[in-house]
Amino acid sequence: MKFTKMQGTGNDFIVIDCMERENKDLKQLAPKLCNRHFGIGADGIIMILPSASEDIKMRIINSDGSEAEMCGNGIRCFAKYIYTRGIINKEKIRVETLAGTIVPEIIFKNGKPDMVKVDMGEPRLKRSDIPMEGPEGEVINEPLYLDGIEYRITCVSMGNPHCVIFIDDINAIPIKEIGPGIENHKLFPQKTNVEFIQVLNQGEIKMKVWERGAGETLACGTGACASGVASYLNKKTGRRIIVHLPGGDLLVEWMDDNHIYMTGPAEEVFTGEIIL
Ligand SMILES: N[C@@H](CCC[C@H](N)C(=O)O)C(=O)O
Repeated sequence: MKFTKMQGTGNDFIVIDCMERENKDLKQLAPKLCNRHFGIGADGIIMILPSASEDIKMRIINSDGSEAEMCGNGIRCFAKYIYTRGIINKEKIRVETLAGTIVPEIIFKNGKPDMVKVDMGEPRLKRSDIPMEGPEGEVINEPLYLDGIEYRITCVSMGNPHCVIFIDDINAIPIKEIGPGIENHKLFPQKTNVEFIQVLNQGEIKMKVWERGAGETLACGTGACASGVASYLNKKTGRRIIVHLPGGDLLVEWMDDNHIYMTGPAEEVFTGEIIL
């Protein structure tokens, strides 16, 4: 099977062109292909598929084989791949995902495709949209208990679930200990991604992420968008912020049309062929 390895802010993906033929076994194969010692190594698999309703369709499979509704870093890689390969000859592409239609746009630098800006759609805040157990309403700065410790959480769906926690020092957080407990907490029937945020000022935050189905990664695009929403709703920042992640920076803007726009890099790393 031919593949291309790509990364966006260090969140890395195996991109597979399924325009001609869909490989039905990719969910089952994901743990092996994504394994960093025995496989290609990646946080997930991005599948490129034809769409009946939009320009093209993307599916994202986490490294554990579970399928997610959306992937922010992944859709930038997806857009760059299909534009540079001439699969779709448009700079603004309408992409069908399980989270609805998402619209990435290629940004040019010196005449060459460079960053990708993505219209990520509207954030969803209703408890049932996250989804989360409990009475209807928004979850902004509410308590969550894990191993007798209280965490204050703000929850946002960017098509996929996010639980944002503000902390004073991002380097002091034992993410591998707390992350799995919150990801699998009974409040989240479909599990959740978990973002830890240190606010630097009105326009900048630092973020570390524990991803549902992938563990700690260097960045999460939907997580950065959810964290931008959570930071504004908790009156910690404005609506336009730079999110500093271990793998690089993303620009997140919550505009007047209530849509979130995310801008960041997407790079091809190598291509190859793997015998299945
Ligand atoms: N890294 C991604 C999100 C991938 C899916 C996530 N792990 C989930 O299960 O929801 C991003 O950049 O958004």
